[in-house]
Amino acid sequence: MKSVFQLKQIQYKDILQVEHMDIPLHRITCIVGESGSGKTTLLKMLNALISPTQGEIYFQEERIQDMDSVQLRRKVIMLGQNPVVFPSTIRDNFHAALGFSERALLPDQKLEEYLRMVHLNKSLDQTVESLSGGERQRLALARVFALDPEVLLLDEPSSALDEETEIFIIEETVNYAKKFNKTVIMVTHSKLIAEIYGENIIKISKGRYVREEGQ
Ligand SMILES: Nc1ncnc2c1ncn2[C@@H]1O[C@H](COP(=O)(O)OP(=O)(O)OP(=O)(O)O)[C@@H](O)[C@H]1O
Repeated sequence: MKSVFQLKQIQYKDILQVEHMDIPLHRITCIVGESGSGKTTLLKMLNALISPTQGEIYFQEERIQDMDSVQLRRKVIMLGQNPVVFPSTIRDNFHAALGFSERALLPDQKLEEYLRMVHLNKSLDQTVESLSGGERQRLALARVFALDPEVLLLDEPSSALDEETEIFIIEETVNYAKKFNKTVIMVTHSKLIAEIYGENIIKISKGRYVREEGQ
């Protein structure tokens, strides 16, 4: 199976250590492990938000330390635990994200399509202040879809969100990935979620990569 990421002899401070890891292309990978084990740290290294203290990470055979991180982050996009939304309209939120990643702005019709994909039935003129926490999370997901990533990194939504929203976000992400042939790498504390959605499971324990399960 083709890899999208390869990690070799990775060390990040005294927080995370990975001897070797392959993450498959066009598959759903779940990263599981107890709180504080280093899951988010691993995810952040994959789009160069942090750099390993030692070792090498390859993205499709290119060393990410040699790549321009802005270019990398156009292809590998992370939806974090607490995504930032701008205090403006839904439309402005899409446009700001497209602008930051130096992409052409999209017509309203296209933006509305992305809102439908996350079942957010709101007008583009509505301000984000009027959205609930779960709706903001869905807007943030629609915004990631609009950026058309090759790899979507999904960190577990913050515990402030209800479980229903969390499952919804995961399901929509998986549907999107299957429809458009994308790679998804998601962090979850739930073994059950990993078993349901993960085609590949990576287990981190106390800062060490202990297991990978193919399904
Ligand atoms: N920049 C940093 N400097 C020092 N310690 C850090 C830094 N970032 C994370 N840590 C620590 O490294 C460990 C791993 O953190 P990480 O966020 O990767 O865990 P996690 O598995 O994602 O946890 P959770 O499931 O609770 O979100 C934790 O003990 C955390 O406190």
